[in-house]
Formats: sequence, structure tokens, C-alpha cells
Amino acid sequence: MSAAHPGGRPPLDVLIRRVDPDVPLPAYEHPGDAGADLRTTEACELAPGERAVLPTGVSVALPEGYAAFVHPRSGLAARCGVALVNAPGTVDAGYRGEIKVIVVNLDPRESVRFERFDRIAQLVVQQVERVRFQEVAELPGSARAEGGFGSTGGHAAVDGVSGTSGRAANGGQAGGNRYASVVSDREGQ
Ligand SMILES: O=c1ccn([C@H]2C[C@H](O)[C@@H](COP(=O)(O)OP(=O)(O)OP(=O)(O)O)O2)c(=O)[nH]1
Repeated sequence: MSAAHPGGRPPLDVLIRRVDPDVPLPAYEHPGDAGADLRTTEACELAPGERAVLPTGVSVALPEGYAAFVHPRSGLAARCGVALVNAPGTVDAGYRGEIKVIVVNLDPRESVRFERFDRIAQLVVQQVERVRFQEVAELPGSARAEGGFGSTGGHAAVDGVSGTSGRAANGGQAGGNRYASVVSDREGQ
């Protein structure tokens, strides 16, 4: 963490407290990494489809105007099917509690086991804007306008859906066959 930032900006100091006195502090594995690895302080075994809220043994005090995002680790995802239920988890600047990670085993057949201090997720700290929502009767025009949900082609169309409550969201025809959907996207390009 003490290495110079590749972009030349000095690292941001973030106060951290160990809830578990033995846990290694979150650390960046390589210069330029966006995420510092978080570890579980509890061993845990997840059956296929099972989830758990795992403690990381640390709490932080982020400066105002920043948030930290709990992201999955792609190695765990690719090798074991481990995802985060709420990816990315949002750690607010005002949060002083222990950072927790909500893991789920998406592998259909194999259980996965975490030992104490295994790396289970990564924490990405970012500046975030606080906005003032200004209500208007009409929004300014744009090239995309209201097109979304596959409007540029490729993925199976989500007919007549203007929100998130359509058939795709319910796992119906449009969202049910992921393999076919990805193939059609590839062919559509
Ligand atoms: O993966 C996560 C996500 C959140 N949190 C902590 C930090 C965050 O500041 C707090 C609340 O998270 P969020 O706002 O996502 O949860 P909520 O369900 O909206 O709860 P609340 O009503 O407390 O805001 O929980 C974690 O430790 N890990």
C-alpha cells in the first residue's frame, strides 16, 4: 500500500480499526490494483445455492465524499462459482460497523469452504458525488432516448418492458435461457 500510485496521486489515508486483532489489514496485491482484498474471520462451508454473511474483522472511517464498494474476486467466481449477493456492496462514509461480505455459492453441484483469513472479496474506494435531484416536467433529449434493455440488438428482446418487472426479471421466456441469449448476442454483433 505504501508504493507510489501509478497515476502519481498520493494514496488516500483511510482510518481502519481491527475488530479482530489478528486479521491482516486489507492490502493491494499489486501496484495499480483497484481493490484491496478482504478476508473472512470465520471459517464457513456453503452448500450449492447457500449464502452467508461473513465478517471481515475490520471497520473503516471513510472521508466524506467517498464510498467503498465490496466487489467479488474473479478467481473465486471462475473456480468455485462464488458471487456476492449484493455486488457491489456499498460501504457508506458514515458507516463505522464491521464490513461484512454476503457470499453465495452459485455452483450447482460443489460445496465451497472458506477458512479463517481466506480472501473472499475486494474493497474498492471511490469518490462519489452527492447530487441534488432537480425535478423537471421533461428531460433534455439524447441519442439513446428511452432505448434500453437490449434495444441495441443482440440479447433476446425484452418485449414491451420499460422497467425491471418484465418477463426477463421473472425468469420467463426472455430471461430463462441464458445460453441462447448469449449466443444470439454474439451473432448479433
Ligand atoms: O456488502 C456490504 C454492504 C453494506 N455493508 C454495510 C456498510 C453500509 O454502509 C451498510 C448499509 O448498507 P446498505 O445501505 O447497502 O444497506 P441497506 O439495506 O440499504 O441498509 P440501511 O437501511 O442501513 O442503509 O452496511 C457491508 O458491510 N457490506
